[in-house]
Amino acid sequence: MLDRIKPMENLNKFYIDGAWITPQSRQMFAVLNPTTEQQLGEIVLGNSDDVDFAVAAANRAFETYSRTSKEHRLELLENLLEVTEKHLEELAQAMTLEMGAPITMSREAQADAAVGHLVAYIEAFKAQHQRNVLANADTLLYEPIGVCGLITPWNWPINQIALKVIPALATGCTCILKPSEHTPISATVYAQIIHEAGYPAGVFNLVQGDGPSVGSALSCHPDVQMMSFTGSTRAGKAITRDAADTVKRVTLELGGKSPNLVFADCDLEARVTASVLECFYNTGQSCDAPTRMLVERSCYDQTLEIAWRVAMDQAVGDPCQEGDHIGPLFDQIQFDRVQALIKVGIDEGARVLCGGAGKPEGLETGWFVRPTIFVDVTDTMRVTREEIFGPVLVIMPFDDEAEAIKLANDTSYGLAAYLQTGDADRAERVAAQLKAGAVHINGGEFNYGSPFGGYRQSGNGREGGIQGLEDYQEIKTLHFG
Ligand SMILES: NC(=O)c1ccc[n+]([C@@H]2O[C@H](COP(=O)([O-])OP(=O)(O)OC[C@H]3O[C@@H](n4cnc5c(N)ncnc54)[C@H](O)[C@@H]3O)[C@@H](O)[C@H]2O)c1
Repeated sequence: MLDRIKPMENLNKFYIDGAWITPQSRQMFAVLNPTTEQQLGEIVLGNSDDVDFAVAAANRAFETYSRTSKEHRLELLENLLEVTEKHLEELAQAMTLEMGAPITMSREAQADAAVGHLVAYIEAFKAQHQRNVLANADTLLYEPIGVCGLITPWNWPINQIALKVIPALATGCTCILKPSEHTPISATVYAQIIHEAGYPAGVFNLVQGDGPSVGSALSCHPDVQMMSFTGSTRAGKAITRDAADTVKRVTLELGGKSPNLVFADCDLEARVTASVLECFYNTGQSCDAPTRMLVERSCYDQTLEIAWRVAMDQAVGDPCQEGDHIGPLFDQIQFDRVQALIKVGIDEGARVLCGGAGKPEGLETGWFVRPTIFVDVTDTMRVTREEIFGPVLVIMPFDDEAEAIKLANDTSYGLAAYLQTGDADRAERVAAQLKAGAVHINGGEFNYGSPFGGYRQSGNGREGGIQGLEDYQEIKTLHFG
């Protein structure tokens, strides 16, 4: 009989130096269920004393853990894989409760990421040479950078935790994780998984808290060598400023407003259907969602018909029920933000094809929103330029390939781009000109093990693959006499 993890028992504690401890701070924060709006529990928002305590533990552990062999760390990662697989259901249930991911997608995508990224990172770590001899006979050593501060958001909680914690542990770094204060339950489950996998005390530490307290204390800390952050561009800039005085490495995965170029020569019915569903997936709370659809004018009207049908069929409902419906937004803050931007779109003169402000009928409790499509938008409207982070799609026409590329790149972001065309030469030609860290062609999906990250204000650094490991490493050059 499997021992289930009971995260609520440790929700108001921090995992530091291998044990669940009572925090120094006494500031409490209510964790809410976005479906019922009821309180699930409380966490303590840590303070700088809690951060100092965790950093000291990570610093002590680094002395020995950083010198362990690659084989030893691979063995620990294999243990982690075995334990993670045992506890996937607890991870999935935690995310359904705390951020409203429908249970089917919570199992198949949100929790699955803990295993998918781990398997891919084990392969990347096996393939990486920690010692390389150059043609000039100098030797490069890849060494762990040190104590890492890891700050994650609420929208793909375990995906982001796995993308940061696993490369830190693989490369011999020690770390302090500060998950989003809105999704502390899945992070507590994950900490218990790491404990069960047998990691030495102090290698992984969990401090709950908000950005201005724990997040900033980590970013400023002189004994933290690197910050890895996923979240808004606003917070990414704040972390970069906080980290400047200690000149630590900062890697950022930020927001996006990803364009989706639809050419008339694609399989229009299939590609538009999939594109609309992808925009609404996770209730639109994905940084790389295809939120800006640019459509060749000759197939614009037909595209709107297909998009309308798909959006009208998009079910919204209780995330505890199995199925492919979408759930609520994660919090009242996000609900208010999405409602405000829908109103902005209407005021700016964008035409509402379907959806609009307010809640879907019958879902008055919970932060549910109506899947919404704005059409005939212009490039200067706020709904076209700003990340809405809800199930809101904007659609605009273009006349030729050059205009499509110009519109696609007319954004401060550059995380992902999407391309629908039946012409393979065009796909290569256009993809080469898009300023984005990933281009998805005709439904090509992200695969675990590939690097993920953005151009421009969508961030720097790459998570996943050997590139993801290198972010946590220093390169030392040996010059032999
Ligand atoms: N590029 C990616 O891989 C990726 C993935 C997921 C989410 N995101 C982005 O994240 C955003 C949504 O997440 P959010 O609303 O939680 O964003 P957020 O930036 O407010 O919060 C993210 C994390 O940063 C912390 N934080 C906030 N202010 C901070 C500060 N000043 N110093 C240190 N830490 C701070 C929060 O406590 C939380 O843990 C969206 O913009 C989305 O596009 C990007």
